[in-house]
Amino acid sequence: MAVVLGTNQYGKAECHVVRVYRDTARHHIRDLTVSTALRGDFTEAHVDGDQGEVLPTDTQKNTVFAFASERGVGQIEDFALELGEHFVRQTPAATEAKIDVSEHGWDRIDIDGHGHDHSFVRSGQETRTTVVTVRGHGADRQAWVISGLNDLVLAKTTGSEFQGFRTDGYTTLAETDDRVLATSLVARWRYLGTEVDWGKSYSAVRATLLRRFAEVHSKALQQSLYEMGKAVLEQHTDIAEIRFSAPNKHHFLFDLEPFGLENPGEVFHAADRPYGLIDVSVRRDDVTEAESAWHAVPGFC
Ligand SMILES: O=c1[nH]c(=O)c2[nH]c(=O)[nH]c2[nH]1
Repeated sequence: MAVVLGTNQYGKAECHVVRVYRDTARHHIRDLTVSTALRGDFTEAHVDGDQGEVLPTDTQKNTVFAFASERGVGQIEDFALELGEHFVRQTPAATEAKIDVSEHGWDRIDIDGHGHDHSFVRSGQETRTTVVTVRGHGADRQAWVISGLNDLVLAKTTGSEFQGFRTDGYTTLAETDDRVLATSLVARWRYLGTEVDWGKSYSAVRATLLRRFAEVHSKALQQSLYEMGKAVLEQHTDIAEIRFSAPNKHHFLFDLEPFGLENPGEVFHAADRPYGLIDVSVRRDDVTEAESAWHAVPGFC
């Protein structure tokens, strides 16, 4: 039997960078969690222990903070593309760099209708994300950008059913034509190129997702997600595919009968766990797949 090294990558996970812009009295704040990873031929580092080709994860971390200072943050996709290309250039053994960025939003604290100059409040748990894979550098650079969002918490209080499902001896679930549908959505979409107005596209995709979630009369979370993805692909020709991971945040009608009370769909127990977990991907049938861009993407491994 021979033992061989399998797939590997290495980098610094979750560098939490806060960049404050304080050129004027009206400050701006950007709050990112950045993970870096290099892939390539690092056989000697593993098999012989020779670290001669390894750009330390500590250096990768320092680079993230230095770039935030020197270049600023801008759109997270551009920040990740620049970092990725830099790492591939600096590290001959690396064929690819993968940069994963999550952005945490901050709003200005409102004082009598005006946003305060330098005081902020975190804008909820939702984050904007990107995972960028860069292969080669300079004229040979290729890049894949998968942008998205995490923890977009959605609910609709009617317009959702779940019935006609398969049953067996263990089925207890009652059919329903009117239920609460709620999720904490993870969505990631892959762009066909890198010449994109990232911020504008992000806002438009997010708006489409919200609109379709609201408008579709849901027969199941699976169907809602498919319709949401379909609408994104129909409206955004520069997006090749979109993937969702969506917990079904169950809302069970609470039994108020013991107290002589009726419960016409008003009081629910929002169960924490277990939860259904629905993963759906929707893609154009005329684009090449890019599985390596999805490799080790959280939620879609
Ligand atoms: O939208 C749903 N999809 C399911 O697959 C499922 N399974 C279940 O028990 N409830 C639900 N709801």
